[in-house]
Amino acid sequence: MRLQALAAALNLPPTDLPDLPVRGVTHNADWAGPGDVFVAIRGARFDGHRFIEQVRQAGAVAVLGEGLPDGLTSPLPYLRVPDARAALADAAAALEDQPSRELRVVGVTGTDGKTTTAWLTRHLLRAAGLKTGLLSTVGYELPDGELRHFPAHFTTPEAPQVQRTLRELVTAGADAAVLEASSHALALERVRGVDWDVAVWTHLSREHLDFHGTVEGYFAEKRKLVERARHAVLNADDPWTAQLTGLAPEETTYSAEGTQADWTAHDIREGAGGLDWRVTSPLGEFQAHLPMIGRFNVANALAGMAAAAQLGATKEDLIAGLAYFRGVPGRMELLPGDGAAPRVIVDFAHTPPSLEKALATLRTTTPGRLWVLIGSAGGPRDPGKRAPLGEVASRLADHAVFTEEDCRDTSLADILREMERGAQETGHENFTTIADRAEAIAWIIRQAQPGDTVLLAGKGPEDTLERADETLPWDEVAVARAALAAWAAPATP
Ligand SMILES: CC(=O)N[C@H]1[C@@H](OP(=O)(O)OP(=O)(O)OC[C@H]2O[C@@H](n3ccc(=O)[nH]c3=O)[C@H](O)[C@@H]2O)O[C@H](CO)[C@@H](O)[C@@H]1O[C@H](C)C(=O)N[C@@H](C)C(=O)N[C@H](CCC(=O)O)C(=O)O
Ligand SMILES: Nc1ncnc2c1ncn2[C@@H]1O[C@H](COP(=O)(O)OP(=O)(O)OP(=O)(O)O)[C@@H](O)[C@H]1O
Repeated sequence: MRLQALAAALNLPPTDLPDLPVRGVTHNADWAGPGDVFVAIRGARFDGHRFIEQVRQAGAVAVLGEGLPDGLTSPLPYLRVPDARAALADAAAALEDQPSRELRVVGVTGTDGKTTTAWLTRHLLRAAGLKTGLLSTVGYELPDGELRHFPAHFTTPEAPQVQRTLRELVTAGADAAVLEASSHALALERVRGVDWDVAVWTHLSREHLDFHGTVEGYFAEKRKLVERARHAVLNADDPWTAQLTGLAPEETTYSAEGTQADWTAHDIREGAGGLDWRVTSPLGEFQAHLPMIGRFNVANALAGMAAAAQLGATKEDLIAGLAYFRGVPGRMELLPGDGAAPRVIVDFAHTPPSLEKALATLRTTTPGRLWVLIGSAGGPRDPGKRAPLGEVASRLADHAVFTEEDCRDTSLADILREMERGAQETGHENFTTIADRAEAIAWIIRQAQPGDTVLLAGKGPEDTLERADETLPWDEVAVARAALAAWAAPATP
């Protein structure tokens, strides 16, 4: 694309700008390269205009911004726009030639449940034969199923990355894409220019008020997704839904709590192997089995089913798809098993409240003993949580194993001592300390018996284990699977 065409795509009046070829667009001066247009954003911390000289040296060809600060001149052609973040998104969509128009796009928003619902929806769409990509907190996935990561950790990255990923999906032959849309993304225009087919609403509760100011402000940002979609999938159990009804041209509702809705759940049973319930839906009544833990996942599954059905999934696709859903990597991920061995779960809970929640959830479906393996990271971040982690683990599990978790430059022995102190100070001695994580996993799984649950907490889907002098490649699920395969007649510690 050339600069004049880009200006026209942004509805800017014609100017006498040099008509240079444009390679890409970015808001980050460090990412600017030859042929790029740099969008100078006035952020909460920096004014992007101060990086114009840096991007010129990197080879950028023009700058877009809301106006040069007093006294600053631009050595590059400067295009004035009313809203820099909107211009960033519009330019990114134009440069990638509006990829979302070539895909069926499902957006998922809400305070909790976005990642799970997005993964479930992409899984059900694949079960229905649609080549589907995914953009979520855990990473992004092309239809080949390989999980990739953006350089910075985002639920929804900035518009150029969103649009580039959508173009990659089109190039890879995808039919559909599922995107998590955070409230920050909607407020900061990261998903402007995405053509939404379906908007899925999970639920809203107070969060991120530091950024949005009020819960109404938070809601107003999230509401944009519903306003922009052709079809809304709304949670009838969420009081905020009353204010969303009628915003999209079409809508479907769902309820896991007995509210009247198009998709409803009845006779919900929570067992060690997952959730079972009866579904009533526009596709008819059927029995569903989902190998996931946590009753709230019934609502996420109803939302995912309603969205997938909107894109053509049949009742049979949904029943079969739910039954072999593997969960979200590293989030209460249930390792396959048949009840003849202990149940093993990998979860990224690494704070005292999240560990507490995970153990409480697992306790309700554990007929035998509950085991937990947990470490605490080194470095300056939150050393104060080590003792509380030890306390929570020993209080809520029958037996805890304390082990390494990215100790980095902090003494592992000191970390483990702190965790032990947390347990002992509250009168608990039901723990074992094994410094080497792989050995600790092998040990804890060897001890457990059928009917027991083993929670491997803290690492989740992370792919490295950091020690003082080395960084190991890490795959907690693979280590646990190997230990389960070697599982033999158990012994009690
Ligand atoms: C609160 C928030 O979302 N802030 C975003 C906002 O930051 P900001 O307004 O402070 O921007 P800034 O740092 O002042 O920079 C202004 C401009 O100068 C540029 N700059 C700045 C410094 C520099 O050296 N070079 C440079 O080019 C920046 O790229 C930017 O374009 O704009 C930046 C770039 O446009 C974002 O990177 C930044 O996200 C920060 C890193 C962030 O942590 N965001 C989190 C809270 C977030 O978005 N989370 C949600 C999920 C939330 C949830 O549901 O849990 C998500 O979607 O991931
Ligand atoms: N439908 C739901 N209603 C209430 N709580 C939920 C729901 N789904 C998930 N949760 C809770 O929120 C936690 C995070 O779930 P999930 O990762 O799917 O949410 P998220 O909105 O994507 O959050 P994040 O962006 O932090 O990953 C779960 O472990 C569970 O405790």
